Amino acid sequence: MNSPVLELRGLTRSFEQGGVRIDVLRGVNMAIQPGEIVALLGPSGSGKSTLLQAVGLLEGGFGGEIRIAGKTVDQKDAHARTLLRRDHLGFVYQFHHLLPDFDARENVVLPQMIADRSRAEAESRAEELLTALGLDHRLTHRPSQLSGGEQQRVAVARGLANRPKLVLADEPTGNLDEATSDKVLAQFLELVRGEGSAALVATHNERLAAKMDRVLRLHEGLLE
Ligand SMILES: Nc1ncnc2c1ncn2[C@@H]1O[C@H](COP(=O)(O)OP(=O)(O)OP(=O)(O)O)[C@@H](O)[C@H]1O
Repeated sequence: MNSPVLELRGLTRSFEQGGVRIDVLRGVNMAIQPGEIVALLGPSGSGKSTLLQAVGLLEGGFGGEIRIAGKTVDQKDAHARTLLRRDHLGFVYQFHHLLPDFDARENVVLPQMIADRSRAEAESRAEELLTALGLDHRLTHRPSQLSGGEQQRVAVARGLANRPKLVLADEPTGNLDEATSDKVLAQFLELVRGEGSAALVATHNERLAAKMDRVLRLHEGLLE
């Protein structure tokens, strides 16, 4: 049997602010299986972004255990964290964070070049993903020349470019109007399913969460 793409055991995260300690995550357990799309639902301040940041391995500072693709994350080994992130994780944020001076295709090519793909391979993959998202006529547009929904679809393509086992998405359609958000989320889910990736998608929107395979509810740093 395949191991889960993500396992959390007793995940905690606290911050110090003005001498006061805030326990944001208070012992979260979860397992996500390959190909499973899971909503992380919770009100503002419940700790969704904090959880995704911990799982995204950009920083240490958590308690408990994170296992990605069967490997336990060693907080003290920044290089090992970088490799786990590069080899297994993809990211889609609420605000697209596309590079403004590069066109849509280049924004999807760059993370693949960082992962040592050839330019030809990276360009073909970028075009495949952007076409699947209905952006084949926007390949050479820069972010400022794209609508909000188009920018977010480029961000989705970028997040999937390296065929991650697990996509971490933090309110991926949070800055779009309702109709555009529904459309982009439907395309995102279809593409992730087609690629066979798993996803953990933070949202405060019940209606969007209901479109995923499973809903986990975060309340004051604990799963209900
Ligand atoms: N670096 C930090 N230092 C201090 N407190 C922090 C830090 N990051 C997050 N917090 C606190 O942790 C709590 C949870 O924040 P988090 O952003 O994870 O919530 P969220 O569920 O993602 O909310 P939203 O839906 O509004 O993005 C908040 O009270 C926030 O102020």
